[in-house]
Amino acid sequence: MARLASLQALLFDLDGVLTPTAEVHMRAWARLFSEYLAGRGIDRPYTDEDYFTHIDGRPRYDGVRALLASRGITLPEGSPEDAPTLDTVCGLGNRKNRTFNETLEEQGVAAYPGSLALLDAARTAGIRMAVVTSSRNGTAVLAAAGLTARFGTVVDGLLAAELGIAGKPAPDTYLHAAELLGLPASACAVVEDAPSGVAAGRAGEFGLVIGVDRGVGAATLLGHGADVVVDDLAELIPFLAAG
Ligand SMILES: O=P(O)(O)OC[C@H]1O[C@@H](O)[C@H](O)[C@@H](O)[C@@H]1O
Repeated sequence: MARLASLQALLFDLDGVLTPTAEVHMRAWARLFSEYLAGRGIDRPYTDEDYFTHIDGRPRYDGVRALLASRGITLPEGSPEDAPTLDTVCGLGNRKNRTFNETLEEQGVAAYPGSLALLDAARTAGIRMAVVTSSRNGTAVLAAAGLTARFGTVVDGLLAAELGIAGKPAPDTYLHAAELLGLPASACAVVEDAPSGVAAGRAGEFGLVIGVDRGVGAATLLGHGADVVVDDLAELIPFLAAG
């Protein structure tokens, strides 16, 4: 963790790192796949373990494809414009997205207090910051949490799709953010709650890969390549270099 003081930027995942929206995603996926698998008569029901292994942190349609593959199901890809009623990879992903957006609208979202404290301390210390999220809802979640003005650099699922950049666990979205900041990966820390996200940080040879355990377990995050695991981002504040 002492290495943190020598780094110039923090690259944050969003859902589950800055905002508690990983939980909202997780429940929306559970609803989609519990209903879908039961409807197809598949006797291995969807579990939280499926979420962490196949879906957590990955781009929307990659998650759908991976979960279906785990049950030996192949569906036509369709397109991102597919109606949520269609049984295509994109249709199923959009069905889950409808649930996600309904919950977001009903409940709103507030950033984790510890994450806000770290953002404040990092700003004071002159550390550059960016958000790197697989989510196509990244901008909406940042806005709903009142975080938009804090980040000049955001790489989200829409930008990655537009530029043809591979999603997590590939390191490419994080590497793109470092490039936008004009920094080498070795000068940046990646902050992630998902196994696929820490794997992306490790694959990109970032200066430090910080896991935050929001439920998957410290051992899993360490096993996927985290250098260190915390329970709350405020734990990082004492390790920032003085500004
Ligand atoms: O469907 P969206 O909003 O594009 O999100 C894709 C993924 O984004 C990630 O940030 C979440 O960890 C996943 O749970 C989610 O599935």
